[in-house]
Amino acid sequence: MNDKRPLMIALDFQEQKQVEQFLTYFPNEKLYVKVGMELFYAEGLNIIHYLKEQGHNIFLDLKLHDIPNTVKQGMKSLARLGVDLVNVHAAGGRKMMEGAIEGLEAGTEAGSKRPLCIAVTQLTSTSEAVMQNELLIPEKLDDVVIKYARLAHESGLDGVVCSTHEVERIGREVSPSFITVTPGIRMKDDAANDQTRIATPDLARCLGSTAIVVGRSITAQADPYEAYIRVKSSWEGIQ
Ligand SMILES: O=C(O)c1cc(=O)[nH]c(=O)n1[C@@H]1O[C@H](COP(=O)(O)O)[C@@H](O)[C@H]1O
Repeated sequence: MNDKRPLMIALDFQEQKQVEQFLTYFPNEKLYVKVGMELFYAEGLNIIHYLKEQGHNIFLDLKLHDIPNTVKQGMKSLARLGVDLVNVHAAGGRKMMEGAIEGLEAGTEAGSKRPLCIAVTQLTSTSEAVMQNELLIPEKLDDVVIKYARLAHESGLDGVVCSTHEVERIGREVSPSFITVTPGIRMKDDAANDQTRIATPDLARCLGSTAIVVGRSITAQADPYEAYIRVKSSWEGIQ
C-alpha cells in the first residue's frame, strides 16, 4: 500500500452523481476510496475510470466467492481495470484463493503491479452467535478468523478483511506483515447500525490495523469533510 496506513472511505452510493457531490467536500485530497457492489452494479466501469482520473486509490470490493475457475477468470478481468485492491471470501477455500491470484497475475499488464488481494474472514456484521447458529461453524469466532487468515496467507493472498479485535492475533500467529483491513469503524457516539464487531479509529490504530474502512461515519454526516478529519485524527492519533 503506497499510503502506509490508509483510511479507506466506502463510497456506498447509488449513483455517480452522489459520488461527485460527496467529493466536492474534498477538492484537494487524494483519497483511498472503496467501491462496493451498490455503486459498481449501478455504474459499472465508468465509476472506476472516473475515480482513477481524479487520482484516487481504489479498493474494488466485490467479494468474489465462486468455483476456483470462475474466480480466476473474474479476477483476470478485474486486473485490467488497474484498481489497487480487490477481495474474495476466504470461505471459498484454498483453490479458489490461489485461482484469484493466478487470475490477477494473468490479467495484469507486463511491467505493472498486480492489484493486492485480501480475503474476508468473517464479516464485521457477523456475531459469534450468528456464526455458530446460522452458519453452523461451531467454534470461537476469533479462532475461525485466524484459521481463515492462515489459509489466505498460505494461498498467496496479501492480507485479510477482519474486525480490529482479531488484528493482534493475526500479526502474532499468521504474519506481522500480513495486511489487515478493518471495517466496522465507528466514532464513540455513532450508531453501530448493522455492524456487530466495531471499534473506534483510535482503537484500530492501537491494535495495529493496516487500514480502516469507514462508510456512514463519514458519508452520512451533514459535513463529510469535518467528519473525515475527526476520523483521520483519531486514526492517526492526533487528538
Ligand atoms: O469488505 C468490506 O469492505 C467489508 C467487510 C466486512 O466484513 N464488513 C464491512 O462492513 N465491509 C464493508 O465496509 C463498509 C462499512 O460501511 P459502514 O458500516 O457504513 O462504515 C461497507 O461498504 C461494507 O460493505
